[in-house]
Amino acid sequence: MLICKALGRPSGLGQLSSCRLPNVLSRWASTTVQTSSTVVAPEAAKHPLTPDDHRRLAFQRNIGVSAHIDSGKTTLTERILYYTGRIREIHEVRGRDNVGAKMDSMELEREKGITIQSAATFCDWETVDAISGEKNKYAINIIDTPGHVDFTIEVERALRVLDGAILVLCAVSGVQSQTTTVDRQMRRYNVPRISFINKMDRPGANPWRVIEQIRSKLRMSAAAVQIPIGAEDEFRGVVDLVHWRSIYNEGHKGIDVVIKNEIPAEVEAFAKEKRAELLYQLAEVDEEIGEIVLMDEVPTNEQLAAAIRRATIGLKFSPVFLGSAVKNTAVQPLLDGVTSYLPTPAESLVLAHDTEQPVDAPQLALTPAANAPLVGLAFKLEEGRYGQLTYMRVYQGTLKKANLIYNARTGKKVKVPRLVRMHSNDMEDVESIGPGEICAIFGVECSSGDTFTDGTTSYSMTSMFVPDPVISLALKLDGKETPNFSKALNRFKKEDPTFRVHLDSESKETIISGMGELHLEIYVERMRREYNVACTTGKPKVAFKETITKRTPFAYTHKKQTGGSGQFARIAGYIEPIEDGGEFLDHVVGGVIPEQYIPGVEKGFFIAMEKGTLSGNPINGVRMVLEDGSYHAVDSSELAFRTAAIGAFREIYHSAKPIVLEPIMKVEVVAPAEFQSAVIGSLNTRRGTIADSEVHDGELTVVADVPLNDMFGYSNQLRGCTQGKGEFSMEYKVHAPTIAPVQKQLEEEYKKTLNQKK
Ligand SMILES: Nc1nc2c(ncn2[C@@H]2O[C@H](COP(=O)(O)OP(=O)(O)OP(=O)(O)O)[C@@H](O)[C@H]2O)c(=O)[nH]1
Repeated sequence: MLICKALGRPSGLGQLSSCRLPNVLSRWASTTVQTSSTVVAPEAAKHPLTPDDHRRLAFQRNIGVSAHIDSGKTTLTERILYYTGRIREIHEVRGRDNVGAKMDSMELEREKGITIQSAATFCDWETVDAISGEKNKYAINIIDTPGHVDFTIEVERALRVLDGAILVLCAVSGVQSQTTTVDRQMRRYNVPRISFINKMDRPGANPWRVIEQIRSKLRMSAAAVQIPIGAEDEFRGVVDLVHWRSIYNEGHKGIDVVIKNEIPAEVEAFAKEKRAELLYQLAEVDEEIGEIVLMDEVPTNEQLAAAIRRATIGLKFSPVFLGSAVKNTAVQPLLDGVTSYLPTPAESLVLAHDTEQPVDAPQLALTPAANAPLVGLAFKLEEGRYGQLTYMRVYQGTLKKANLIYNARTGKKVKVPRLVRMHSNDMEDVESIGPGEICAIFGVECSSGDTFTDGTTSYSMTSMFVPDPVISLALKLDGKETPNFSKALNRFKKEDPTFRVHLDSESKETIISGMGELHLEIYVERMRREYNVACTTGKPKVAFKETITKRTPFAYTHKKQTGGSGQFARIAGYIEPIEDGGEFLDHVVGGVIPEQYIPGVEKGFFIAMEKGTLSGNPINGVRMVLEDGSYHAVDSSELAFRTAAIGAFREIYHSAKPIVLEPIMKVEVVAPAEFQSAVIGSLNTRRGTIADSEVHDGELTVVADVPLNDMFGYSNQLRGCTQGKGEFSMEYKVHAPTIAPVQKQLEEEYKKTLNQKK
């Protein structure tokens, strides 16, 4: 039995009994599971999965490759493409051949040797079943995601639409700060993962320490399903602990996989020890294996493989694979691991909301039947050589070329002019795409996160988690005003929800904000290269926010008499702090303010929220409740009520005890242990709160919460105090109240800019 990635009570969706299926399928006969707060989409009963659906889905995998920066994701994916026959030659990241990795298709990515955009690619992988000897061909969609925290939305996007993932770790560095972030994201979307400890060829490679870290730092039960044969330079293959055999790579770039049934004598005892450890770990999370171990029996290889699969898909366990991507060793067994242990699209619980039902109605579990009504999610937009490209995951039904599809958000219908399978920046035209698959369509106007249907249902998929921007930059055009400027900014905004643009009403400057300096720097550079727009940027500024701390009533009259018709609006109510965002509630009774003017009050409230009068930063976490007011038969208008709301808000804002919030970053520093006091000292001088400090094998890891405002220039300071041996990474944690002196300084600076304008 298979367990769905969203755990809960089993439902009767697995309709396998009526069809004959290949061995591999019947062994994994699936039971899809729903939670108590979901119901199955009504079409599931009308369109049960057919034997064809089962066959197709069983051999389909949608996986992501995620990790801390520089762990070797792109290098690994390049090997996967080579071994699956998608590319004829391997090109290295920052390779001497200057071609760059296939998946890093953007010029900037190749130059910098980092992945910026996640790329989707499709490949086939043929396996020989270790138990039955049966050959099976799997279709795998892979998304290579960036490791840099500034591009975190790309990781979010990918995980949203994937069924499983490979978490890549470095055999020397182990669990790093970004690994923890990726782990959190995988948990948020219930994505089961297998772990791949890469760089086994590096001096100091220690997979056992890394596995310990997965258990202790990520709090995930994990055990190796392989042990290495040879270490570091001598690393030449792995022992497969599940099927008890050894696996080596031979031929050009390790293309030939040589499987031997005997285990090298020098590692046999160790292999037995590690197989016992695997069993022990599984017994903790899997009942069937638990019972076998309790009875002092030995499970069959088949039972062991099935238990690993169950526990992995049940999010209780991560099987650990070992290898070296750069040395072309043990990548193919990892691919076998993807097909063996990661879920099929039928095993993922995918939820949608019926927009015709109340917001709090139970979510619907979609069914991956090819003949059910279409539901697909546009998860990524890209401006390609041939126009706008929209990446879509089809969850239910079939997407066909030339068919009409409906955007659930806008209600607009569009024709699908061209449908392709993506292979990084190359593509293959196809006529139709079934449920569980990922494709791209051309020429469809939409925003990232939009749901598409065939118009017969009113389903909408839930949206992604979008973090707040932490840094902003003022942009000034170098040359003359050009339409390309706004064109570029609009496109970037549509592509990337973490990239924001606004015009500062006082300075008249265009301000861009995002997740970090590199994030914004990339967009400025793309603007120059792709749109021929050169800009000068101001100094990066921390994205502060303001909020209020006290419930405060308002009563405000806006009255103006200028020649002809005047303006009149009176409103009363209160504002109060809330956790996040802005909220407007209309509690007016008896029509004291006619209905048509209420939207004006709401608009005015949100305009006022754009800029606080304390420090000039956006306001967050306020609810406005409108309770009373009055109007004038001739002089009232929506505009008058909008102006009244702005006036009311600004008048009482200071009485509501506003404060400034600043982004706090989770900073992780890694350095040789001898620099412990210097590193902790450096974080203390930057108002850091140390959350964790650990020394392991002579290496110090310190985790601290530090205001972003105090992080400028930290890399130089760290270099200086660790003789260049310290490294750090940071990610956004939360916006929190800043200290009084910083708030005072911001207030004064803002007053100065206002005075200069007078
Ligand atoms: N020794 C060793 N080096 C490796 C291995 N795999 C990758 N590398 C090197 O590690 C560096 C980073 O590799 P990438 O594949 O760019 O890593 P990435 O995780 O995709 O990096 P980002 O996309 O920037 O997050 C490159 O210099 C690779 O050559 C490996 O198995 N062994």
